Amino acid sequence: MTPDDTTKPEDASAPLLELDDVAVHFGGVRAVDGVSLHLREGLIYGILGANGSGKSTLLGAVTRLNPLTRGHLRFDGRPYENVPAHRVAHLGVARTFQTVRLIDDRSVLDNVLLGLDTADRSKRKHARGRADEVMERVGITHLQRMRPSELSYGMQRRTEIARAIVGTPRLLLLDEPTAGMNTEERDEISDLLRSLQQEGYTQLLVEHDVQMMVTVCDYLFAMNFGKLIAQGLPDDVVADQGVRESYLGRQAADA
Ligand SMILES: Nc1ncnc2c1ncn2[C@@H]1O[C@H](COP(=O)(O)OP(=O)(O)OP(=O)(O)O)[C@@H](O)[C@H]1O
Repeated sequence: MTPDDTTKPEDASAPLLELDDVAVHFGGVRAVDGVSLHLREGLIYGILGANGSGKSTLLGAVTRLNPLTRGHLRFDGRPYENVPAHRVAHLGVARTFQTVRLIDDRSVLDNVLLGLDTADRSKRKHARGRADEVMERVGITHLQRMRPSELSYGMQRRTEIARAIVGTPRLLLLDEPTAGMNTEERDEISDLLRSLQQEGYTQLLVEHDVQMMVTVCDYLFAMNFGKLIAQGLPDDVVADQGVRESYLGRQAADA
């Protein structure tokens, strides 16, 4: 499939997220350069691409951390390219980062509660109960009094996911959620993401583990030099000639 024949979702429901000709340039670096895509509610989407192809910058554009050079963003049909980054959580968008970003002089529980700092008062009122719920959900309840540095890397990543979902976002952006994990931990995170999908979380993942992306995602995008070069069903995207040449071939060559 090419971007042209799949930019519209197949059904008539409005996309949860729409990017229209989004570009983020850093001086002369065209990190993201004219990306248009639609995400439908309830699916898991993935972005594949070589190092430096613009994947994290695109997530930064969606969360408004990276100012747009041009283009438009819509969430649930409403434009939000002028909404400041600190208000994006209120729209229902949450994110984890490529490197673990937990506060080490606070407990795991406190780190999870930080995910509700910018939430509406109604959500904050039930903060402790909700934090208990999500810690149970991601399997870190028994670690809640510990400091992040006392946790394994896999458990730190789970803590980040708990912090991201504690505010019940509608869209969860995950930047390399299994980076640095062993196979067992990767499989566990894959299972966790799929079970979060059953609970209604729409997800957009950036990940270098192609096998995991094919297994977990319903739909893949591939980027190269800031542009979308393919999108479609995971098996089709990894079989795409351009994707193989720009990314998968390079991965094999680097192996
Ligand atoms: N704040 C910044 N200032 C200048 N250039 C940047 C900035 N952030 C990213 N870039 C550049 O933009 C390009 C895209 O980077 P980005 O991190 O989005 O790629 P990526 O696909 O996420 O890579 P990786 O897989 O290594 O994480 C790279 O050339 C990078 O050096």
